[in-house]
Amino acid sequence: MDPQDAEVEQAVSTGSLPGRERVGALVLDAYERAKAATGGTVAGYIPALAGADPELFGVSVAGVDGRVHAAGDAAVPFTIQSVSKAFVYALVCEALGHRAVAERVGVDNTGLAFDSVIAIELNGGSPMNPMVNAGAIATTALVPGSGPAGRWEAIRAGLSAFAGRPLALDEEVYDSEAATNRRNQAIARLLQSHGRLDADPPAAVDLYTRQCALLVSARDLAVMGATLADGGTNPVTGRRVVSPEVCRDTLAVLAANGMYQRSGEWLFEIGLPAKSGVSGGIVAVAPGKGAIGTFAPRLDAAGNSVRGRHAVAHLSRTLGLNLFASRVHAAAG
Ligand SMILES: NC(=O)CC[C@H](N)C(=O)O
Repeated sequence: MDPQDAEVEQAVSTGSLPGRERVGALVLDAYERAKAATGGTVAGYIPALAGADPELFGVSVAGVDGRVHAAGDAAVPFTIQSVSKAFVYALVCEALGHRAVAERVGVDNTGLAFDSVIAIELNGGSPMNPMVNAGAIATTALVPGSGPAGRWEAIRAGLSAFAGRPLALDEEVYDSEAATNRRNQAIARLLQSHGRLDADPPAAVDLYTRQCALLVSARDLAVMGATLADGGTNPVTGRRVVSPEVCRDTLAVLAANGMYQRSGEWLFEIGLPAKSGVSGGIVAVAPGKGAIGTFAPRLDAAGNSVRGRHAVAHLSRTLGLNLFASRVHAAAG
């Protein structure tokens, strides 16, 4: 066996990432290979996102030891969009507990697109899970705080604690989505009509639209994910954000729903809980080891970043992160 493969094999069996140099080389390798993927299209339904540079591409890995690796455009800011759903869900679980949020929002996949209306009707008014728009709006409506400003501050401060630095709002993207998000407005009204929304629908959608417009980088996503991998303590700042139980619950929900109707295929091929967003971000988490953050705006039909998927697949394989694999596998199959 190649000595470098032996190092990864050794790391996998001890439940950690390989050494710094090896991880750095594999991040660069994943970046170079995934850059060759040119499929997919930039999301156009939010006007301010339609003009994103399709060539941007960044990859980052953060370990639970606090080491962060990056390649390409890993420091370029973009709006977090649906990746926020994972972290707002964790904050709400921390505040309200395992049972209350599961009963209110659910944990099962819809098998339908992230902005599906019919999924609500087919399921008796249930928002189904916190990773689709209906469930995310219902989850955001549960964020505690005094008034809209207090709840917004709780979300901004909570996501900043995950990232380990203060996150700012992209006013242009927020304004653009707030002016055009009639479908999300309709979803919130529909949930209300079924008695499944704990807030005024326009207020809940406004808060959700704001959380989606927070600016992050691929590096931030890696650190945010590594906080979930580390049982809720940010490995860079050393600050506790949520409990280990909340991380466990959040990662289970990500595994089932984080990549929408493609979550099963993603788990089958890549084997990690992950969350994607329509601006092109992906966070993938290896519990107890670390996380991968990627950014590349071109998306597949389900709304998942094409280059991001390639990069995460490669890193999952070469770092031996697949949760279902008992040893490192060189290729799919
Ligand atoms: N998939 C996504 O990233 C969707 C987020 C976006 N803000 C929306 O609600 O449509």
